[in-house]
Amino acid sequence: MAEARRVSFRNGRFASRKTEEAAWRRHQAAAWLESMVGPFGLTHCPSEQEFVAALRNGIVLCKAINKIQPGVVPKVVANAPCDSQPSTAFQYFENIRNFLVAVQALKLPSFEASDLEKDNLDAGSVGKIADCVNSLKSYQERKKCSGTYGPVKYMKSPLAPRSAIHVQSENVTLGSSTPQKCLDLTEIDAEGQSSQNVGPNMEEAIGKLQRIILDCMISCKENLNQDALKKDPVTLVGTILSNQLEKEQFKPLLQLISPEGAATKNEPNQQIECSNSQNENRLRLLEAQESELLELKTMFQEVKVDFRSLQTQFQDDITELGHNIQGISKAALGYNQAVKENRNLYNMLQEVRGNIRVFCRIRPLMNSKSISSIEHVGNDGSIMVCDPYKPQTTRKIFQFNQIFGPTTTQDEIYRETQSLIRSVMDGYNVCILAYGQTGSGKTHTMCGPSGGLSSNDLGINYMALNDLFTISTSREDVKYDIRVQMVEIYNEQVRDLLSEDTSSTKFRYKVFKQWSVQPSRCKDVPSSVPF
Ligand SMILES: Nc1ncnc2c1ncn2[C@@H]1O[C@H](COP(=O)(O)OP(=O)(O)OP(=O)(O)O)[C@@H](O)[C@H]1O
Repeated sequence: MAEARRVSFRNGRFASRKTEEAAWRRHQAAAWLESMVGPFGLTHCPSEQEFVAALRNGIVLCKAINKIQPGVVPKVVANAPCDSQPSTAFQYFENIRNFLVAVQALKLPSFEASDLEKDNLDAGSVGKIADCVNSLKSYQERKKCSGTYGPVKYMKSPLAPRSAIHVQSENVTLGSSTPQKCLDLTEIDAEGQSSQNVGPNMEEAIGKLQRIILDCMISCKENLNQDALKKDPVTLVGTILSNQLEKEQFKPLLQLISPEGAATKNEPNQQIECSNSQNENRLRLLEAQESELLELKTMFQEVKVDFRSLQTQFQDDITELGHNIQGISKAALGYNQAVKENRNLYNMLQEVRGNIRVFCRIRPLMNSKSISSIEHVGNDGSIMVCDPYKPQTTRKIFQFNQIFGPTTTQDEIYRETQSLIRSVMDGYNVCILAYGQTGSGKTHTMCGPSGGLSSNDLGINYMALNDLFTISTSREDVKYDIRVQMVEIYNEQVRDLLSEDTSSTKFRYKVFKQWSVQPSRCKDVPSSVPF
């Protein structure tokens, strides 16, 4: 995330610098064109659109190149006066075409005519136009400096794409002398003013110089002694000139040739200023890149340190996690052993309590006029019954594991049975059997008075199934499969109570050794949802 932000920031800065650089090139080109042809309606810092729109008719470009190389574009189609017919786009295109021919003849970077016609400008084409104009500027400066139309080194932005500069020929080379060292004697008249006419002035100045030296030598020859004549010619001329040039009539000449003189100051200094400003721009660019590099280096170091600290932290966490897992696995092992022991103890207890337990539930009297046959219920599970009409002869005592009175609830009955349900889940076989004569309350106890429709008075069957599902859900390490069969045995007929086909619900039961109903005829219903 941080890296992406850094890359985006860097790209943003680079793009912004590139835009500034392009704007600077346009500004240079526009300023130079204005200096050549006068104001032509362009702002100081023109946008790409403004720049191209101002040059689109080619008039400014043709005028500028004609100033440098008079007559190189012989016919320039100018803006038509208001009252006459306006010039066509084709005529303007002629201007551009002629200008480009002239530029190519000068072996300067060029651009495509279509670059000026595009509605959707791209930075590359506008940059090419600006580069072309700036190369003309350099050419003109060069020409001013050397007084010739020699080869030129044109300006190019360091950020401009290489393709934007269209080098016409390998022959384009640097001049042998640098502009700063040139001494242009021809541009200064006697008052030290600049002149556009270079060639004739140069010849005139050399002629003057020759005449002066000649005059000096003639005037001095009488005064020369034999020692002076023995000197070499260069020293001799130097001596003569140093003596004579102090005189008043030679001062303009001294001013003319002196490196400190105004004549040598103006134009070369302009070139130096121009070159200095370019160098300053490049220096600023370099400094910016250098500071960006330093910034990147610092960021890289920070990321490296962060990465190392994260690596160490990660290793510590892994080690700690390993210790924790070891502890947990030990605890889990101990827990499993404890659970296993607990189950064994529990089932042993069930066996101690008796594998077969018989409970007696006394049904309440259905009729208030009825007389109870129960005479006594003991705390040890004994019960004494008799025929109320013949109590002396019919008294009998029975012994049970537990006796539940007529007011005992369904929950109290189930609580005594519940411990066996857990043994089922541990793999023990359990059977809960209700036995008694008709109307004694077997269905009431096993299914509940509502037959499972109400959750208030559920019988043992439903409550046992609920516990089976609860325990199977809580034991995640064991997968239980719970199935249900429900049959009725009546008058020696077995009826499958869960069969949907009522015609075939009855079948004769087959008694095996274990007293089980033949399973093939009975339907297993898989149960997956608790009641
Ligand atoms: N503990 C009890 N409390 C209240 N009513 C009871 C109780 N036990 C049985 N009854 C009632 O006695 C009647 C007969 O009970 P039930 O149908 O359960 O007997 P049964 O043994 O299933 O009879 P059968 O063998 O004929 O099916 C029912 O109306 C039932 O509501």
